[in-house]
Amino acid sequence: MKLAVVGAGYVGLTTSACLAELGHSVTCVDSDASRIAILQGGGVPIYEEGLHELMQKNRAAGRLTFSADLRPAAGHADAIFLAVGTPSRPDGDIDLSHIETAARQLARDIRHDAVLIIKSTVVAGTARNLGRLVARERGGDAVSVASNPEFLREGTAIADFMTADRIVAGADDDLGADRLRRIYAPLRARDIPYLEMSTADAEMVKYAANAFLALKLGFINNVADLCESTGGDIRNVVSGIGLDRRIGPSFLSPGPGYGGSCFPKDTRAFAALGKRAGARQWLVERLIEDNEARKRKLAQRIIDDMGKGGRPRRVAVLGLAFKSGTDDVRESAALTIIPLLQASGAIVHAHDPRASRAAAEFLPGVRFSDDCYHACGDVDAAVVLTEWDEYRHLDLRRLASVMRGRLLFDFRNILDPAEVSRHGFRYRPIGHSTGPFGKTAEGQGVADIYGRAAAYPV
Ligand SMILES: NC(=O)c1ccc[n+]([C@@H]2O[C@H](COP(=O)([O-])OP(=O)(O)OC[C@H]3O[C@@H](n4cnc5c(N)ncnc54)[C@H](O)[C@@H]3O)[C@@H](O)[C@H]2O)c1
Ligand SMILES: O=c1ccn([C@@H]2O[C@H](COP(=O)(O)OP(=O)(O)O[C@H]3O[C@H](CO)[C@@H](O)[C@H](O)[C@H]3O)[C@@H](O)[C@H]2O)c(=O)[nH]1
Repeated sequence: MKLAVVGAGYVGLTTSACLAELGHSVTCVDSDASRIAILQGGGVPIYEEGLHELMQKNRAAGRLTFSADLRPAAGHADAIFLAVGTPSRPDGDIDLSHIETAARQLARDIRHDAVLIIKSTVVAGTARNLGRLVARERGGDAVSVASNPEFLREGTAIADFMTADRIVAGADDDLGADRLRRIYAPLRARDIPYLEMSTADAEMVKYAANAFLALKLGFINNVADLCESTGGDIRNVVSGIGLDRRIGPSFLSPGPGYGGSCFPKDTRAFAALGKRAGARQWLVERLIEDNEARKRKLAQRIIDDMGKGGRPRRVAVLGLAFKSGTDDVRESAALTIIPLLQASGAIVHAHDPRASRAAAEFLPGVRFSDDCYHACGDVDAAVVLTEWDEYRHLDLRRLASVMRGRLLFDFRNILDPAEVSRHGFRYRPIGHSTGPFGKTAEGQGVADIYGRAAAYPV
């Protein structure tokens, strides 16, 4: 089938490469000419494991091309996927302007028997509204608009697409439903669950899934705080609850608060939709506040633990991407925590194996380094913010030899507490007490309550 994909970002590029791999002929279009020039030259403007190879293979096979010209690509296609951004407006509601602009630009060129498929994350009702907008632009000639939300995660995008947990196919007419069935025939043949429903339900599935996952993270972060205050160890608690099949082990790693291009903006849009529709999503509204407050609270913990001295404190932040496996820094914890450290007077050094370039734009005054031990040179404290393998396997002896102080914050719980302590660090993980006694909210030692000491010496 001939397909066009509008938007050459994380989703558009993955979708294009994977649909080509399934045997379709795909043209990926972007209004950013410099992005298209990179792609036409054989490069990839983002970092995503395996994407470059998959794109090269399908380009060589003649199934994947790139263009900055939307209209001809749209005119030839049996289906056009919209994979442009849907950012937050300042009030938190969804900004549909990119989707609407793209739809307007190509409306008159869409073949009457083609289907416009929304891949971007949009609130319920968008496909139907877009159908009306496109029909208006075409002087009343309506085309089928379908919804096919994407569930891929950055870092594992290709595997998430090719071996998805499910494919959600939203259509309000037979043409849309049939076209989606044919596009995904190769994946349906591999027994990937294929769910057909209305466009509005498909749109809601996407938001409900992200909101639920984000709530799971917010919950475990709260429990981690409680473990810290009562002298417990969140890792034991996670093992204990994760084996309950109704809960499941995934999305239970406590951290510095979720970030990325999706959870923050999608929870905001979901909450805004609830307000507009008169069905307030109180849990999600509270989660959004908690998640932001968490980043600020962790920054304060670093500042407090470093204490004040005669000279400015130096701190190395290890990890700028919102998670490992990507160069994406959108709403990453680092972008909140680092400016707060700087505002307290600290000098911040930073390292990330992939994301320094993207982060530099948002972090003036930070001293970036290509080598994590160099970044930790002469610092009072080091803070692990992203769970890169490189940090999991830190050479602690070397780290101790280059740092001035011995404070090590592990906001991803990826280090071995015993090993860290053995090298003389004061270890500050998330959700397990590191002092001889955990601190209660009132500052009372938990040993007073439980009569036992926590496992990790100061
Ligand atoms: N990033 C993810 O992990 C992920 C996963 C699932 C769903 N989503 C959703 O997919 C959508 C896209 O996300 P992304 O991260 O790929 O965005 P992105 O910002 O990486 O890419 C969007 C691209 O669209 C292009 N674009 C914007 N307007 C255009 C127009 N009129 N014509 C042609 N190109 C245009 C931009 O130049 C940009 O390259 C969003 O709705 C997002 O919520 C993202
Ligand atoms: O146990 C966990 C899992 C994730 N996170 C954090 O949660 C955020 C989101 O992580 P993840 O879901 O892995 O990344 P995304 O690539 O943003 O993917 C989410 O958002 C996408 C866009 O909507 C969806 O397609 C995916 O299904 C959904 O997982 C990141 O800050 C992670 O560090 C944790 O702190 N602990």
